[in-house]
Amino acid sequence: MPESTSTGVTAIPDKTTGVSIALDNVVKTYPGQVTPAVDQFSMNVSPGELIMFVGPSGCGKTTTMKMINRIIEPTSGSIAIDGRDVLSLDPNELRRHIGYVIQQVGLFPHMTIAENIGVVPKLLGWSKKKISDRVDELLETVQLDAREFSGRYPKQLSGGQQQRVGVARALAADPPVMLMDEPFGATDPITREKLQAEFLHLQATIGKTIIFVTHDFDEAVLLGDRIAVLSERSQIEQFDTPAKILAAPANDYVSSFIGSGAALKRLVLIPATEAKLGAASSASGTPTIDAARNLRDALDLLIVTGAPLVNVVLGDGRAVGSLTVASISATLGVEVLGASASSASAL
Ligand SMILES: Nc1ncnc2c1ncn2[C@@H]1O[C@H](COP(=O)(O)OP(=O)(O)OP(=O)(O)O)[C@@H](O)[C@H]1O
Repeated sequence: MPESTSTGVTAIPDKTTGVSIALDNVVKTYPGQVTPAVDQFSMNVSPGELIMFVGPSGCGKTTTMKMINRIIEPTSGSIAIDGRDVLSLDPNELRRHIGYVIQQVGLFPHMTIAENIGVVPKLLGWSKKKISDRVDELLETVQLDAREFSGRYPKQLSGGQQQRVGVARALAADPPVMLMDEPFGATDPITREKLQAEFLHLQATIGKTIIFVTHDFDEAVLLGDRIAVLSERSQIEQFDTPAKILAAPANDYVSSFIGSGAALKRLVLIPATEAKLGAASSASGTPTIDAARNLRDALDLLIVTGAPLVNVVLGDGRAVGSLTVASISATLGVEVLGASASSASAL
């Protein structure tokens, strides 16, 4: 049954996989300001796409994103989700159909983890049993043991665990759209990489339409189907796939945002098995990398271990071949032999 707004108008459809989002000439001028924070922003997002907004602090990323769930009201322009004008919907009803994850997590400190995840389902009138089943399912989805974590309070969790709960809470009512504002920004680099990998895996199965704001271009390359590189007033400097932006930045602004090593950054987009693999080594102590990982992971491993090659292995541990710096260079079409450990960590 589709949920209805207080005006009886169907809100966002009762779909669980992604729907389209269309922003048309959206403007936001904050009260008392002359210059708009977002100026004539237009973008069409296809169902199931993961769109990254990247740009410097203050360029208007968050303002643009928050207009989609009307935490911020646009000054002018139109926004449609699945063809429905969001400005004509009841804002509270709208927000129950859009998952929202923020850097500060925003878990309610006096509620248990289960209660935090169940907030929106409860508002939607789900039964206790349905909510509790859903909480267990979501905790498993974000790799937290339900028996261990359901009854805990947010302060009894690490930062990374809290972020996972934040993602679970946003997914609770299975919304077709998710808005994510620097969701992994406050975590240390190792936790962040883990959360990113888990999130990519999750999105492959749930197929939500996601707008994801980040400062970090490398995060955008790793996660995004398309990246919007934004400048002042949320102007779109380039909107394309990570591979195309890295291969052909539209202008100097985009180039400077990519920073050095555009070719090397492309490594994260290439699965380990896409390179020409050599014979697997049977030498003991040969480092291994899972076939699902990418060429950047393989290069990092080669540099960190100093080994001449890494074996690429399947889930059952069977080696399907090996990678060397030379084979990675050949796949990329760029010599990465000179890459030092420090330049690799800056990839
Ligand atoms: N409530 C507000 N009142 C007035 N100006 C605001 C308000 N919120 C944001 N701004 C201004 O609007 C511009 C865009 O801010 P916004 O938060 O959207 O940028 P951002 O790209 O998300 O930045 P960051 O990456 O630092 O979060 C900035 O110049 C900011 O100072």
